Amino acid sequence: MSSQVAFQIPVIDFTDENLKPGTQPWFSASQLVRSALEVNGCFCVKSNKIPMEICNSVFALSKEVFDLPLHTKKQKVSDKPNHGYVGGNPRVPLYETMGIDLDSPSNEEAIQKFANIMWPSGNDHFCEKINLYVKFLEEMDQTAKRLLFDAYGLAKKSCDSLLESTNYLFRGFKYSAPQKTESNIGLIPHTDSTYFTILQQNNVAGLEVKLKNGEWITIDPSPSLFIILAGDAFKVWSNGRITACEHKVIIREEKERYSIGLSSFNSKMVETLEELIDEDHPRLYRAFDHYEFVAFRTTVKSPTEISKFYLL
Ligand SMILES: O=C(O)CCC(=O)C(=O)O
Ligand SMILES: [Fe+2]
Repeated sequence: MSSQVAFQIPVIDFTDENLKPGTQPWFSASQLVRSALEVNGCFCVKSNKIPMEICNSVFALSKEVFDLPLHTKKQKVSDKPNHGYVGGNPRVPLYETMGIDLDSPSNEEAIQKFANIMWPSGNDHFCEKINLYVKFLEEMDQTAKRLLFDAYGLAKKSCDSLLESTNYLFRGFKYSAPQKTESNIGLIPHTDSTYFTILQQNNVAGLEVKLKNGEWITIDPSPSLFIILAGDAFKVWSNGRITACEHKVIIREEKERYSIGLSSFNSKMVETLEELIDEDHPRLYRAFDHYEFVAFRTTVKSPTEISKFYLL
C-alpha cells in the first residue's frame, strides 16, 4: 500500500539536511509540494526530527484523555466551533475529538490550561510531551508553507505575514472499534476549513483521500509518515489553484483508531493573494473571517452549499 501511496502522493523527506531555501533539494521539494497540492490537495512527509518515543507518548496521552469520564472531557469548551471536545454525534458515532487551541498567550500556557481542566492537580508529563510535539508540528507546517510560497515565486514576507496571523489548533481523534452490526464510517467525506491539516496515524488504517481521478486511496497508517492536507483556506488563498483535499475515515478493522494532528487557521481574514490574480486567473472568491466560516460549516454539510460562502 505504501508504494501505491508513494506513487500517487509524493513523500517528501523533511529530514534531509540539505533542505534549505536556495538549494536544489529545496527547489525540487517546493515544486513537488505545489504540484501535489494543485493535483490532489495533499502530500506526505517523512521526518525523524521528533523522536518516535515522543510520538508514542503523545498517542498514549491522547488515549488517557479519551479514557477520562465524559463529563470531564466535556469541560473542554472553546468559543471557537469544533475547537473543544466533540463526541456522540449520531451521524458519526465512532468519532471523538479533543482540541487545544494554541492561540492564547503561548503554547505552554494553552497546554497547561488544558491539562488543568482534565487533571485538576495538573499533569507535568502531559505538558512537557505535548509542548515538544506541537513545536515539531508547527515547524513542519511552516516549512511546508515556505516551500509552497517559494514555488509560486512569492517574497518571503508574504509567507511571514501569513504565519504571523496563523492560529494553530492541536487535536487528538479517537474512533471506537465498530461492532459487527455497526457502520464502519468514522468520518463522512469532507474538506477541512483550514490552510493545512497535518495528521499522524498510529498503525490502524482509516484515513482515505480522494484523488483527482475520483479514486479513494488509503493512507499508510505508519506513525513514521505525516500527511499534510490542504483545506478550503488554501483553495481560496490560491485563487482555486490548490485543491482542498476531500477525505474520510473508514474503520475497516475491528480496532480502535487514534490519530493526532495540527490545523492552521487565520486570526484575521482568509483572502486570495493579489499576486495569484491576473487576466488568466480572475478573482474567484471573496475574503472572509476564518472563524465565521468555521461556524457556518457546522450548519451546512454539502460541498456546494459550503463553497457558496466564499464564491463571488
Ligand atoms: O482522524 C483522521 O485521520 C482525520 C480527522 C479529520 O479528518 C477531521 O477531524 O477533520
Ligand atoms: Fe478532516
